[in-house]
Amino acid sequence: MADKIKDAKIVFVVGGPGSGKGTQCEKIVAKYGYTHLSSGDLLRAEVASGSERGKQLQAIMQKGELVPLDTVLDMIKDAMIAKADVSKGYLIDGYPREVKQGEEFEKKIGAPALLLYVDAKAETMVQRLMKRGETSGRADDNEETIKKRLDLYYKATEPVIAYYEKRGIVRKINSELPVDEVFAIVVKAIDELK
Ligand SMILES: Nc1nc2c(ncn2[C@@H]2O[C@H](COP(=O)(O)OP(=O)(O)OP(=O)(O)O)[C@@H](O)[C@H]2O)c(=O)[nH]1
Ligand SMILES: Nc1ccn([C@@H]2O[C@H](COP(=O)(O)OP(=O)(O)O)[C@@H](O)[C@H]2O)c(=O)n1
Ligand SMILES: [Mg+2]
Repeated sequence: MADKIKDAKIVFVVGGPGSGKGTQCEKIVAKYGYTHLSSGDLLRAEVASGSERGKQLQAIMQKGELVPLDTVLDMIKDAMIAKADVSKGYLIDGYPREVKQGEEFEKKIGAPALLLYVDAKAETMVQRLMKRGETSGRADDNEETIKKRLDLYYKATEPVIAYYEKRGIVRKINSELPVDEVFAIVVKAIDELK
């Protein structure tokens, strides 16, 4: 099973909260048929299941902190294996959140071929999340938690980008532009993979 995954293309999608990772991933799925795995969505599904583990996760996410590394990685790995027969590639959205998460992913699953760095200004991200919060029902789309998620992003996640830049696989995407213009840049980066 793990062998099958090794042959598939793995794309990390990294960017601040509300930068537009999920929006671009949806468009990539429509055009390229990749499998989209949002680590945040996987965690929210566990919370929604009402399990004991979900309750613990909910408390951490509501504070804007990171859940234990093994929890997220196991969820991603299981979801990848479930799609191994049909997947042309994987979009791993919102992961790695810290360099250690990237290292563990590579040990247990495989190396990414590309890292899409979805970049927007802090001000833009806050605005988008406050707007999304009006309808998203996400417990972490509130002013206080957004601030914590942003702080953690700059502290823990930005170093991830520097780490993969050394390998030459980072493509920076300016997500201040309208969605379709952002996607045009994304398409170029993905087409380079072929
Ligand atoms: N103007 C503009 N708005 C965008 C763009 N991308 C996303 N948005 C809006 O910004 C909000 C957040 O976008 P998401 O795609 O959910 O962001 P995300 O990076 O997945 O955020 P998290 O799930 O919090 O990690 C959404 O409500 C989108 O409508 C963009 O390229 N341009
Ligand atoms: N790899 C990950 C992904 C998400 N999470 C948790 O899940 C929350 C929501 O993740 P998300 O990717 O949907 O949203 P953003 O924080 O990027 O806006 C984060 O704030 C973390 O608490 C995590 O701990 N580790
Ligand atoms: Mg998202």
